[in-house]
Amino acid sequence: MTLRLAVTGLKGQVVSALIERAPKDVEIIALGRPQFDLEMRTAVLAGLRHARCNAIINAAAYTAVDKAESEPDLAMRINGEGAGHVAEAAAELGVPLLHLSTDYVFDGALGRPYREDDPTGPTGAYGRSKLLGEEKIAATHGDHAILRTAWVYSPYGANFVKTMLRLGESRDEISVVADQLGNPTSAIDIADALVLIARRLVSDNSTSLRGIFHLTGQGDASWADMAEATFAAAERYGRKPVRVARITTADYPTPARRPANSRLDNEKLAARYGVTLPPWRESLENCVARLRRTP
Ligand SMILES: NC(=O)C1=CN([C@@H]2O[C@H](COP(=O)(O)OP(=O)(O)OC[C@H]3O[C@@H](n4cnc5c(N)ncnc54)[C@H](OP(=O)(O)O)[C@@H]3O)[C@@H](O)[C@H]2O)C=CC1
Ligand SMILES: Cc1cn([C@H]2C[C@H](O)[C@@H](COP(=O)(O)OP(=O)(O)O[C@H]3O[C@@H](C)C(=O)[C@@H](O)[C@H]3O)O2)c(=O)[nH]c1=O
Ligand SMILES: [Mg+2]
Repeated sequence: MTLRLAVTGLKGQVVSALIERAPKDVEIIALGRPQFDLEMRTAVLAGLRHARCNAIINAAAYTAVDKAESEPDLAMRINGEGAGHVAEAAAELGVPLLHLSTDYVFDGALGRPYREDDPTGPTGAYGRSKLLGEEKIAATHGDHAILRTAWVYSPYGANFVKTMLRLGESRDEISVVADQLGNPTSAIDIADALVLIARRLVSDNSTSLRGIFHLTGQGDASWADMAEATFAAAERYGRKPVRVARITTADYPTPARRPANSRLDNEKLAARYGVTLPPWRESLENCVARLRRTP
């Protein structure tokens, strides 16, 4: 049987990766603006009804972390209320909802990787809006898997790896914060995991497959580590060397405060689903290789 997955967003990193990676028996129905806007409850309900899907993946979001500080209400409407509208549709249609959330729901003060049931405490408007989305979903539709991922990069959309490669074209050295720790995660790897998780949710109604799960690349990094690995890989594909100056958060002021430690423990996903993503350096190498092949 063909699995029909309705995905929110048209050009985002995760939706693009899903379109690329979907196996033959999986159909991706991408829904996005202007026709399908998460802010518009009736459009969300109508669009998802029309999709005739077996499961819904909510991959659209307001993702501009710094900008969210100056338009927090918009972030709340899209990431909070909007996620609630998608959950309402999933409940009405009786299909499982896979929802992407973020490491930025945590404050970053913990001295170990965060587990799913550790207390949240977002430090910025984006994180608060994503936390509201989680809460709306949990309150609206029990048949859900909330996948918290982090530091997403890919050949698609806008992300840190592409920013580094762009900046590196005109500079020999780039200053990058070395005191924020997290887990770089490839959107391609997320897409593969989402397809697997969707199949399980559709065919197995066990409660152990429902709830919140952490889904990130294996291994920890600072943003400076990630930048160094990006430039090292780019050099192997013929680019000039770029040095990374390791700086502190205090040296790089931004509108949003970001968690110092937002590493996520993936043990629950491994135990319940048997899913583990590849080590981040391997997937990053693949991404840089692809970016270097395209002009
Ligand atoms: N990027 C990251 O580092 C991380 C992302 N996540 C989460 O993963 C998910 C996927 O992220 P990613 O693929 O990187 O996101 P992107 O920023 O690449 O894409 C976001 C998508 O959402 C769409 N969108 C934004 N607002 C609306 C709206 N009101 N109605 C409909 N569509 C809208 C955008 O469409 P348009 O083209 O119209 O703007 C775009 O297609 C999100 O939930 C995000 O919060 C979690 C952790 C890290
Ligand atoms: C561009 C740049 C950034 N930085 C710092 C700023 C910041 O602390 C860190 C990352 O910056 P970015 O703005 O690229 O990343 P940011 O927008 O914080 O990325 C986040 O996006 C949202 C959507 C998420 O959900 C998170 O998991 C995370 O991926 O690197 C430097 O130190 N030097 C630089 O040249
Ligand atoms: Mg950003």
